[in-house]
Amino acid sequence: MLPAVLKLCCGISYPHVRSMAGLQRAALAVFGQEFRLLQNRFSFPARSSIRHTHRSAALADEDDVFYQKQGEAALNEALQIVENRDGWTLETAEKNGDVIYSKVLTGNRKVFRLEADLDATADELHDILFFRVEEMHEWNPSIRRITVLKHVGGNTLVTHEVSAETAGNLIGQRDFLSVRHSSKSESCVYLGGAATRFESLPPQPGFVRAEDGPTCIILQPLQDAPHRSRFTWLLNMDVKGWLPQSLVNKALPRAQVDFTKHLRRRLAENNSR
Ligand SMILES: CC(C)CCC[C@@H](C)[C@H]1CC[C@H]2[C@@H]3CC=C4C[C@@H](O)CC[C@]4(C)[C@H]3CC[C@]12C
Repeated sequence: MLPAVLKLCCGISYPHVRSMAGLQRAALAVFGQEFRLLQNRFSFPARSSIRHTHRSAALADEDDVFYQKQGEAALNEALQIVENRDGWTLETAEKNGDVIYSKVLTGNRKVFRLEADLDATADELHDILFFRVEEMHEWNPSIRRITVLKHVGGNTLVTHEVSAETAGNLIGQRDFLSVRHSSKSESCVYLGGAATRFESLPPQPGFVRAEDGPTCIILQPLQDAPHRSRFTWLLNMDVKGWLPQSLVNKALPRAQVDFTKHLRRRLAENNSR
């Protein structure tokens, strides 16, 4: 009941929100976030897992096939978005040559494509970004923790990702439940991902469950420098909650720039070891 009433209030005030000044909007955003957390608390936990305690092996295999297919589909969809060269606009160009392009997809979702050249081979990056994904919080302060919940074959994972608190905490902590899939062709490595479901991990109280994907990373050796790679990352994220779109559209490319900065530091450490 309470969430319904709050939702109604937010709905009524929406036209006013559009005409608000920045600071007021930010304050409202934080309120919205709180509201969302409250809502989570109301709808949690309810779900029982008793039904699943006597699962047969056949059912487990069915799950494996489901995640495998979902991972592959996410990668393919994301690659199609990246490979379609129409409609991208330059968002930022960093001094070091990194660029971010953005594009608005049908349904009004804004996605970001970062391109950066890194001092590592595609295999090294595959290792850091996929096989050792649970170590990511050690070198990336934007991430609180990543847990692999399930391995399917050698190339598909179900992961739970928790973002770190941000300075000022304007965008509150998010958690993601994703399927991650990797594939290799000739010399390129492709990493794909998308939001998924996992019975024993419904949205957590205190977190906003965001949705990642379909998203992908392409790791491609540079022709004139085989020990370096072109890193192409499609960020396609629904951060959920009640944040103003303008704030989100600024935070996302910034998150990409930060991610790349920390990844470079991680690689430099590797190279000096
Ligand atoms: C702006 C706020 C809400 C979010 C900031 C945190 C973002 C940048 C974090 C949270 C979870 C993170 C993802 C977690 C796991 C993976 C899988 C890995 O194979 C490539 C990187 C990738 C895809 C991360 C990219 C950065 C990421 C999306």
